[in-house]
Amino acid sequence: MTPSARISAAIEILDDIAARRRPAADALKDWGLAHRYAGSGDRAAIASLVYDGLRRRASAAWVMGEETGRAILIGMLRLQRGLAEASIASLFDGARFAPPPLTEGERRRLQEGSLADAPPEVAGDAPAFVLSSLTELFGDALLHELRALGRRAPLDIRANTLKQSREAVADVLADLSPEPTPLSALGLRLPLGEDGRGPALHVDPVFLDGGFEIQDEGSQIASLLAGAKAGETIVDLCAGGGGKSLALAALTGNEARIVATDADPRRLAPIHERLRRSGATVEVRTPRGGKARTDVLADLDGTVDRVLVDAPCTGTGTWRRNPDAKWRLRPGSLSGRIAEQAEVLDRAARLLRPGGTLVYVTCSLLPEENDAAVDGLLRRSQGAIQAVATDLGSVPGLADKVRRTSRGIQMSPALTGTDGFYVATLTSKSA
Ligand SMILES: C[S@@+](CC[C@H](N)C(=O)[O-])C[C@H]1O[C@@H](n2cnc3c(N)ncnc32)[C@H](O)[C@@H]1O
Repeated sequence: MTPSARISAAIEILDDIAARRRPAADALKDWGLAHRYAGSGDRAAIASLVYDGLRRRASAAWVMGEETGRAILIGMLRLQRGLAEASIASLFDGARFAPPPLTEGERRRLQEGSLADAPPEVAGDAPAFVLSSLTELFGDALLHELRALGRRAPLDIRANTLKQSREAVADVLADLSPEPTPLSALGLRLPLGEDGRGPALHVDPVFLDGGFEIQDEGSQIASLLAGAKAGETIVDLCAGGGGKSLALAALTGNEARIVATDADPRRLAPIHERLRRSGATVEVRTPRGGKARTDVLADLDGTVDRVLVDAPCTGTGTWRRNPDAKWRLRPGSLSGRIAEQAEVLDRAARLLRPGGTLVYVTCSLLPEENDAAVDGLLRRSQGAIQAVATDLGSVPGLADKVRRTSRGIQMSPALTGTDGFYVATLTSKSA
């Protein structure tokens, strides 16, 4: 496909996403099924155009004065990809499969349109209803932070030190030009192609042999900050596909008893294959029996040294990776996540032995899901649980970069170059 034909496809898909209010991944998949002639390079380039369009949906529409797929794509090429009017015009040339030529009005918008008078939710491309929460966190740095959240995420991997050192993984992946991640001592960052596509790591022999995992540096740092130690009993209460369980097993050299579970058996399912690959020793407890299921952790109540709660959240910290999610976020989903967070925190607290540690993690930037969730647990525990400072010593350089909040620490793309992770540490009162 020509670059212009890819743009026509991206416009069609953006219109489909808006008209049917459907997830971008579904719209891209359907387009691919209906256009089987498009090769993998075409699909990747089209997906990249669509996701960049979603990253700049509000600001591009503001500059172009319209909210159509076409206007968003044109505005994005200017704002996100920095193309000059002439280059955009050469792509919109009206040839076969290309979008129709730029109109006079569109040319004028490209020359004169500006974000100077745009409100922050438009200039920063964020849903308006979370703006006051984000301002509470970021203050004057709001726009700078939102802009960083609108850029593409890097591709990070974590060396699985149960099998290979970071240096050894860097050596075998040398042709992909990996660089050490700035903060995590376990991570490598791989450059992306111009279309935003990374190398096909899932089929790399080193990956298949468990030498590394694909994991954002922020998630690696959250695992390091969990403070897991050999000999401890550790519960990963919201283990999902096991990203952090695997990291904890590697960090303790397989010398801790790690119990992983998740309320959703489907989310947990991939962990088995990942454990086989990585050589990590983790006890997986899968809830069974639908709604009437029994508590798979009941025998551990009051005995656990450390509980990691990688809580369900709105994922506002991962907008770089998933720009679609920001426009799909609704007040109702935020309140739903807040209720779930209270539930998992209460469950985690019951697991702790006296003097045990609870590490609360989200990939959200909203104080309602972070400090306020911790405050809620402290209140409900009536003094049985206390907040302590998170020890940042395991990540040299982190202390100078993170934002400290009243109960924890906050990472963000602008501050730490990672996804927006929040980490707080709590302890249960000693007997
Ligand atoms: C952020 S994801 C976990 C990601 C995972 N820890 C990782 O590193 O790959 C949050 C998980 O919490 C789970 N969850 C939601 N409510 C829960 C509950 N009450 N108890 C346990 N897990 C829950 C969700 O199913 C989801 O898999």
